[in-house]
Amino acid sequence: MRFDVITLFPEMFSAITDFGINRRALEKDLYALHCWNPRDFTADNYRTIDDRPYGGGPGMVMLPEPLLAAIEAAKVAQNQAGNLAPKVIYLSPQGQPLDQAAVKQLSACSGLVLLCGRYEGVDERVIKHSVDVEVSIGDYVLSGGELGAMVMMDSIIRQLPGALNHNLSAQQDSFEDGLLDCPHYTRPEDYRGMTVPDVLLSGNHAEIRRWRLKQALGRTWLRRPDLLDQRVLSKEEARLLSDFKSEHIT
Ligand SMILES: c1cc(-c2cnc[nH]2)ccn1
Repeated sequence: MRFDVITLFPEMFSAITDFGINRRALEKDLYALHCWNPRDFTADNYRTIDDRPYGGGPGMVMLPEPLLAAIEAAKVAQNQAGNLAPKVIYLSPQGQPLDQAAVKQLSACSGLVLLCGRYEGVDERVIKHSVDVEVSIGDYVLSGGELGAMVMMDSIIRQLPGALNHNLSAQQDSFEDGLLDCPHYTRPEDYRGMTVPDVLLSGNHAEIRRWRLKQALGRTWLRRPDLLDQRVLSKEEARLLSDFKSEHIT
């Protein structure tokens, strides 16, 4: 996976390249990241990248030319890396909500160009001319698209083969099977009088699997029933959820 990111603040991306799973994946060449600063694509001495909005109003809008030139440079680099049709994604509150299904689809791409806006956003002609899809990470306004891009990149990198020590853990992540995650425990067995569920100490892997699935189903029912609306339950899952509901004391 090659990420080409258009951003005024490339330094921000050390937040994912310098730590943990994403750092190890970068070192293992599971992905590459190249940042392109629109200021490097300006022609004036002040390296101007924004201007006042037509029609008036607060704030500034990012100029089309530096952005389109940066996107073109990124697409050429993608082409040279063998990705002939990289998807261009604009991170914006107007985008379609990012969910695990979209993350899995995007992780199958060989190259992505991520456009990060600042200020009031980018000139609409940039979107019309060069953006394939707008994506939102939530219904709130950020200071720019960079954090949205990093959230998207982090979730995609976890999907890349070899990124996680134990591939199974990616499948067991929350949302991987459309459910919230089950509770997790580690040592000590008794912490301030709070103990670990016996089943997790039993060594009975079949029972442990059933307990974890039941807890994931029950949590999803309690906290995010909307996710269950979209999910067909197996006979086992339906029975486990029914048991959870009958045992749940409101
Ligand atoms: C993605 C991007 C944004 C955003 C970009 N610029 C200001 N907010 C908000 C939510 N998801």
